Amino acid sequence: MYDDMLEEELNKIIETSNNNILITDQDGIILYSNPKLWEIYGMKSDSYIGTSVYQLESEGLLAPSINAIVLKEKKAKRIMQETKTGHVVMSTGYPIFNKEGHLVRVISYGQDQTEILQLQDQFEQLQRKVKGYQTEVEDLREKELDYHYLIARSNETKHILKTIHNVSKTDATILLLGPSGVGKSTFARAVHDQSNRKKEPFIEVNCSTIPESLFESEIFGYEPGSFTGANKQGRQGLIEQADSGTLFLDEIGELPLAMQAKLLKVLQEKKIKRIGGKKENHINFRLVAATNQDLKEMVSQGRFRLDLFYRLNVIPIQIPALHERKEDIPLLIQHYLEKTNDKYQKYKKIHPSTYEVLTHYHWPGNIRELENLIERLILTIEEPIIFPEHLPQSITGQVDPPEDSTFLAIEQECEENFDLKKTLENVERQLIAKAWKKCKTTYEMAEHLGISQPTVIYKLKKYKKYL
Ligand SMILES: Nc1ncnc2c1ncn2[C@@H]1O[C@H](COP(=O)(O)OP(=O)(O)OP(=O)(O)O)[C@@H](O)[C@H]1O
Repeated sequence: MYDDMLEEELNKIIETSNNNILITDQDGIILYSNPKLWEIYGMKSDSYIGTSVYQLESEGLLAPSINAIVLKEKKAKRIMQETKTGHVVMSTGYPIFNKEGHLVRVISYGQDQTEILQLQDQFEQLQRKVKGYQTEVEDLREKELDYHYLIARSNETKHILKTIHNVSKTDATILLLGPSGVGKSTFARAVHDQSNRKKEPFIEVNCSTIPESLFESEIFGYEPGSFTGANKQGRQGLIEQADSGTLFLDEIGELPLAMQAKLLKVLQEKKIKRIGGKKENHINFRLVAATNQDLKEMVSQGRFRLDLFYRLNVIPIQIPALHERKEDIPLLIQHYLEKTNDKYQKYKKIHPSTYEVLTHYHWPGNIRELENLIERLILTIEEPIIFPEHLPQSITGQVDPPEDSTFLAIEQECEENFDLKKTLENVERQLIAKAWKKCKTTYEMAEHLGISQPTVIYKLKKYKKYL
């Protein structure tokens, strides 16, 4: 009675199991199979009881039969099968031996893997898509780097960006040369951002701001207790912090001579020893250096080591002063106008004639000076449009009027304005203002401008507030 119940329960479990089950005897004759097997293998019903698995194999219903394999090899086996109905099944077969060691049964069960494989396939497709999107985002970021925050209208700046693009993926040392405020630090960052090290640290060291007494400990780091006043735990130096990334040594001309020798050793050996340390650690960084000094001249004066100069001067990039690449100026003005308006929630505009004056100013402080001036004008000028009259005397007094300034003004005016009357008035106003500055009398002005003296009087009245 108890055995009957147990058999019934076992039968129910096998019948309703989600695994397909097939039991054969020692000759491969089917003794039992469950509904899941019929479904997956495309069999009609349990009419296969008594049929041999070899026959089902020849009919292509079980191809191959795991029970037949186990019968042949007399040990447990696992195989993957694709059924007639398109299911992928992982089948496992176990041999059952009697007391005498004869194989009397083979029990096999299989798990339908179709859904899992489909999910795996979908997952892999998604992964490929995500990878594609990742590459796209990285490409966009790189484009953003090239064309967004770096303004480059002039051929000179475009050429610098191209050089940076070409060399940034290598590990070659770059030496950025040029006066203060031209963008050396900005270009150093661009080198790092476009290099294969972009996800690693970018460590910027301004050699002119670290006192000589602290230089060695800052740059090379120190071990615990190596000198009085040192941090108890010791400290990692800036070179070590740049490991795997980029070390940017700004104002390298300010590096004390003793430090120059030590830096040279690090560059040659690619190893670093902290102050008070015994061990030398391998270090892997890309060096970008910058200076506004004439290093060759410093070498001849004995203030800069020749061997270090050669080590640094692998790819020298000269960045011209802003007045040597005037085409960048209007775009830079526009860039900083938008940036500062956004920052302070202002809506100021700059009149084309102001653009013209600023384009022909000498900019001794280069882009940094331009950036500061725009911010100052936006914050201090109350009128909504900034005219040349609003510029400080230090600027208007240093503008060299170019030959083609009138044409430039007209060109600029036309780019901004399609209103013919207004454009003509603006250009007229600029010409009157110029003649007013240049000539001593209204008669002289009339002659200069090719109009009558009363017309000059009339125009002067009209544009009085701009003169
Ligand atoms: N091509 C450019 N487009 C937009 N802004 C720029 C560009 N080049 C430089 N700048 C901006 O100009 C300012 C000065 O640049 P940066 O500090 O890089 O100059 P620098 O040559 O390193 O100056 P210094 O020699 O004084 O350290 C920064 O605010 C920087 O963002």
